[in-house]
Amino acid sequence: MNSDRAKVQAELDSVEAELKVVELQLAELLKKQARLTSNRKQLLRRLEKPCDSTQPSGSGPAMTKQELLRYEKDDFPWSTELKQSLKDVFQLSKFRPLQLKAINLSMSGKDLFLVMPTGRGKSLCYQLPAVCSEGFTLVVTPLVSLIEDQLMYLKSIDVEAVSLNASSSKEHAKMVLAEITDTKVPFKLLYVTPEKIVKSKLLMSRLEKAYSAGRLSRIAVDEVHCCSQWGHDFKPDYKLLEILKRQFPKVPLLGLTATATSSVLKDCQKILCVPEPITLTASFNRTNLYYEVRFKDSNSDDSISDISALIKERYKDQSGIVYVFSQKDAETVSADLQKNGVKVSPYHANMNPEDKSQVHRKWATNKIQVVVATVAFGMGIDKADVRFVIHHTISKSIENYYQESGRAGRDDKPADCIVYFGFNDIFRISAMVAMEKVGQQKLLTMVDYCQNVDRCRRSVIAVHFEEAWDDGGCNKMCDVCRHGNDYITVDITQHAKDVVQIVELAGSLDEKLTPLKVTEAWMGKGPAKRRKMIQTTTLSRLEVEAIITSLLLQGYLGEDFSFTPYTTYFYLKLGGKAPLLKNQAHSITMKMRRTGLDANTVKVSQVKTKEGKRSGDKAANSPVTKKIKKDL
Ligand SMILES: Nc1ncnc2c1ncn2[C@@H]1O[C@H](COP(=O)(O)OP(=O)(O)OP(=O)(O)O)[C@@H](O)[C@H]1O
Ligand SMILES: [Mg+2]
Ligand SMILES: [Zn+2]
Repeated sequence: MNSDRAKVQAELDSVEAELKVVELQLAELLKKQARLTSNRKQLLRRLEKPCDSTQPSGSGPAMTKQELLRYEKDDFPWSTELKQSLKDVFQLSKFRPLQLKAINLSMSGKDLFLVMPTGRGKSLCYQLPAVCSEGFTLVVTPLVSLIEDQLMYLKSIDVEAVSLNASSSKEHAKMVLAEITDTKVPFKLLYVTPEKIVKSKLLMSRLEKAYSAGRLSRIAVDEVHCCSQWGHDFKPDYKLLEILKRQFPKVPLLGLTATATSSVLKDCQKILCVPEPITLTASFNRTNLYYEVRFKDSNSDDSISDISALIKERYKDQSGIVYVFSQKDAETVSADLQKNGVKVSPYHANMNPEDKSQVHRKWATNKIQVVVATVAFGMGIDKADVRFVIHHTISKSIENYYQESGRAGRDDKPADCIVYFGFNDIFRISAMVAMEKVGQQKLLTMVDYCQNVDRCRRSVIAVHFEEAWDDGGCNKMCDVCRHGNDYITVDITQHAKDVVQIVELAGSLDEKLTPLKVTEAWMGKGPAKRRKMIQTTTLSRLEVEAIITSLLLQGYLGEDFSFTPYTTYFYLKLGGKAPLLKNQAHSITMKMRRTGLDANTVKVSQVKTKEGKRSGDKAANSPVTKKIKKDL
């Protein structure tokens, strides 16, 4: 009787385990269904409104594509003056894509959101209308340094502009506040930081007077994505800018950003109380930029000598930026590069303002070749001839990467964007973004961009920004396209089981393992007691790290944190999909670049399917390549 019960119990356990697997599969299928449905919707929409994906798209409530076309013309009452001022004041010969349309829409009094890649010339879209309109334009900008750059530029072309911000002197503020209500306002643009709008009642009351007198002609909110917590650069004061439309409902508002997904934009519209703006989105494809990912080997990180060689040889006498993770890294990487004979200076938020602007100036005037910077060297960096942006550490999201790397090649000439991808860096950043809403999710999109070997890097960026992508749009201007089909699909099911077993075992012993500990345990470096209970591997460190990263990306492993007042610790735990491994029929694959795979690796990794032919390109740079190749 008892043994009967035990048998039934065992069967019940097995059925329950199987049910759990089915539930997970169902959840997976539902996710897939949602993805496909949304994909189908997008494709249907494209069929209904055929448009060239590389062309800017426009959308708006009461405006059809046909009507929008009208704004690309130059027969408006203001057109002659626009053309004249473009040449005489801004000393530019022609508009870049989307500028004229945006300017005409704004001149017609429409609320507008303009999404245009970094460095494409968004500022002109409010500066030129400001010059060609009565009254003045209010420009909200997040940083004082950005305001200073703009004022300097406008002064150089004789456009009157003033600013109010935390560093304005009392006398200056008094003068500007008085001028706002002058019947003949002596400036065309008033730059303010959002906290001024939110905190200065006096400024608001002056603006209201100017508004009633019809002299507040336009409002521009630069870096508008800062409104949304879903964006990559949320700034709390931006969230309170609803006051602008509430107090000045008749003034056209222009929101500008280089990076915003449609959901971030929707959020911004809601926050700013702009119910039905027209949205113009320029293509994200920067055709002159070459994108490449190189792998950092945790065993022998020679990224510094690699970067030094690049700068001294390939980029000899050319200007560039090396982005690093932390202030400390800025100092050490800068010192290391200097030792290797490269003219560099560090730049980070903790430096005093004079030192920062000195570095910026020296770099802008080519007295130093490279700035080794944290993200503090960011908004407003507008040097046209930056030939390379190298990331010594990955960015915390694709948005950040796009923006940071986008500082290269603003003059439309070829430039390189290279990122060094290291396993340990994932977790350094992970710990940093642990408190951010969707921080982890965004980081994984960046990791996916780096780990990817089979999709054009441009297509990954385009898909991220919800832009329809045409595969011919890269022209071999990324390392993946250059390598062609030089990758293989590897079955990693058994590896996944081994790794999951290590994490599971730790869990049952109430132990938490850092990614480094999991790596070492799997490579047989842990305590002897554990070694006996797990399946260790002979794969190389780089392969082990690539597989663990892939398991993290695919949801077989997950992330866990613990916080102390001083630091955040990062551990690996079982991911939501780990139970699927109990199903014998379940298999997991990952794609790896083939060049550099040695015979042994292929055997151990159980190649399942082979795709494509060896391209013959020896400059491969693969997660399974033992050493980073010097692709000079
Ligand atoms: N029509 C044009 N022709 C040539 N150069 C232009 C044109 N419009 C703008 N520029 C130049 O492009 C550079 C970048 O412009 P701007 O600073 O407005 O970029 P942005 O889109 O605001 O970028 P970010 O997102 O980094 O702020 C400037 O040096 C500007 O003078
Ligand atoms: Mg700008
Ligand atoms: Zn490509």
